[in-house]
Amino acid sequence: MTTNSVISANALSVHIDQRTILDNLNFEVGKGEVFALLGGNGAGKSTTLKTFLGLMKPSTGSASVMGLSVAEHTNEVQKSVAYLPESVTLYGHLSGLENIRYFLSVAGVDKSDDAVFAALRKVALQKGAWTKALSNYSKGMRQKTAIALALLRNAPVLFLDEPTSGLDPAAIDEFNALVSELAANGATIFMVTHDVYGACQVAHRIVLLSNGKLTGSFERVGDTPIDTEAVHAAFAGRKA
Ligand SMILES: Nc1ncnc2c1ncn2[C@@H]1O[C@H](COP(=O)(O)OP(=O)(O)OP(=O)(O)O)[C@@H](O)[C@H]1O
Repeated sequence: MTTNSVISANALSVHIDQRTILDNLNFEVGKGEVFALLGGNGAGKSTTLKTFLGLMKPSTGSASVMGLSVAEHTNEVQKSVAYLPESVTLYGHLSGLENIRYFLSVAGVDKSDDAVFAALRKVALQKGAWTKALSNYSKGMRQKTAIALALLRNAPVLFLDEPTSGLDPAAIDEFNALVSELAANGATIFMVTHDVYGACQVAHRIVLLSNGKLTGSFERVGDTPIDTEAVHAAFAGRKA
């Protein structure tokens, strides 16, 4: 592990019913990095995410977060990570504000109203929506609420599952800007996605996953986004 490595996979393999689902994954994600694991259907993205969230155990090797093996220190790791599932699991009958207050109390985090309002302003959720039932929110608005919650929990590590699927282009841009800002403020962000364009816009590093194996890696140089065409070509298995 390098000194600033926050997330690491070390010879991580998962076998289910004698099938190899993840095959000897090795990677490290540094503090403040936006890391995207890109793969097609059935590549093993969800399985990777589940092992980092402590919902599945590696068959061999390990998944670590902040230097702790997730399988051995599941509760401790779960306290320091925030997870945004593809469909945000907040309560539809409660408002954005009520959801945040409820989930903060479940997490044992005490925050003032001012802090909660500041987080909602930061994610740019329209003020008129704060007290409306979440069932009236768009997917983008639900994600903003979930990110505000993650901000208030001060989670240093965020795991995002297909964060831009179902968002319109303006919402994708807003979401990417927020993710970049969180990372610039020191959060470490791990996302799984099959969205080449979205990953190129926001990620510092993209790693390709295919049939449970890592097959390529692309790194951002300076402020220039990773080249979409090169990633797309590698993803599709051809030369750029
Ligand atoms: N509990 C399980 N039992 C058997 N096979 C499984 C199980 N979980 C996952 N798999 C298999 O492992 C492979 C990887 O699945 P995984 O859900 O991790 O892929 P994914 O990249 O997230 O795909 P998608 O983009 O379609 O969600 C698939 O072939 C899937 O059928």
